[in-house]
Amino acid sequence: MASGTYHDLLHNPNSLLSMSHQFKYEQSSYQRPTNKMALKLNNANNHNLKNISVTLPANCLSVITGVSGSGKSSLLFGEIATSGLKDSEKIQWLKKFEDIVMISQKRPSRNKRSVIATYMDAFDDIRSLFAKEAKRKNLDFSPSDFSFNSGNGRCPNCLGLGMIESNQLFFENMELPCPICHGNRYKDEVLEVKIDNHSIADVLNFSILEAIEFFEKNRLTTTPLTLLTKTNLDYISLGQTTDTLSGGEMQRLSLASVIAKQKGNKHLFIMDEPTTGMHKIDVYHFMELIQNLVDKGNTFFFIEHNLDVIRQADYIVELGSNGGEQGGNIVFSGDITDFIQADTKTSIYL
Ligand SMILES: Nc1ncnc2c1ncn2[C@@H]1O[C@H](COP(=O)(O)OP(=O)(O)OP(=O)(O)O)[C@@H](O)[C@H]1O
Repeated sequence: MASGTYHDLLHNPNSLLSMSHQFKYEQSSYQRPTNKMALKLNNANNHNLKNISVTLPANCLSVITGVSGSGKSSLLFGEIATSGLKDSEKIQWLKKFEDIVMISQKRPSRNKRSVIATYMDAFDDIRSLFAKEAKRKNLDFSPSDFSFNSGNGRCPNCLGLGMIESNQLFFENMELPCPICHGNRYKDEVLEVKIDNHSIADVLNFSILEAIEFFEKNRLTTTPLTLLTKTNLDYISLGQTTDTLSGGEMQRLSLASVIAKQKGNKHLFIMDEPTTGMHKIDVYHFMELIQNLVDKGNTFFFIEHNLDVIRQADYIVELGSNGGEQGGNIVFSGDITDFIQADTKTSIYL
């Protein structure tokens, strides 16, 4: 879109960098009240934590920040998430949450059969739509014939994977497109069933934006796909396998899937650096979604270094002052307005 020096890009209207500067893609905290507490934790001593006490507010976005190795994960995942919302000697839950939704950056298992459409529970609708179309044309196909994971419609050579592994004696195995279905995953007769001139393989190749258009035209529910646009995943395709996503993409996919399935708005979401790898403009849109969920009554605890996110949190806990044994202390804990005035390793950049 643009190339050149930093100065060139700032003055190039095609550059996202210039756009992000021009429109100042920055949100500030809505300054929600932080006096309603979610939990009180005492004597936290997991790993390097120095018997610290922390309170975190409910119905707010709280960010745990601090230098690498300062104890953020040990606190949020090791002490708070593992308590499973149960009171103990250490932790007292002051708000009744429906559940803890924990979303970390762990990579998904190497499951070649999980694709975006199956992960977001959108594939059943697609299969039923194609089965209906087949029936209209008096073809003997059921929804299961349009599955690439089982049934009779999938390619018998690659069993619906669309690729085969070639075993190399002295090298790592290589993945090659299946020579029978050419990567399409299905038997030819299944691919002959078309809707608006698109086979089911074409639909799996749609980007999320194209898929939303197709879904709307065919009156399928677009809610799960719309959530993918809100989590900045609209560029991926419906058929992309989840094992190929980056850690940040996988975390955003999990968030979208969880929101699509959740009922009610009394959830506690715990996320580990959710904006990793996102452009400033993507962060802007992602945070709109998060703020909206907080406004509805949900509570978010993030581990985060991104200043654009910290700036619009309601409550901050900074751990430090360094990593390892020299960390594990609370350097700051309080509202964002006070944090901006504070003199910590993070706040000085705000
Ligand atoms: N299972 C473990 N056993 C022993 N020490 C651990 C273990 N896990 C983490 N630590 C140590 O505890 C300290 C805090 O680690 P933690 O992962 O909580 O830091 P963090 O602030 O989340 O770091 P980062 O930002 O790099 O992810 C580090 O010194 C780390 O090496």
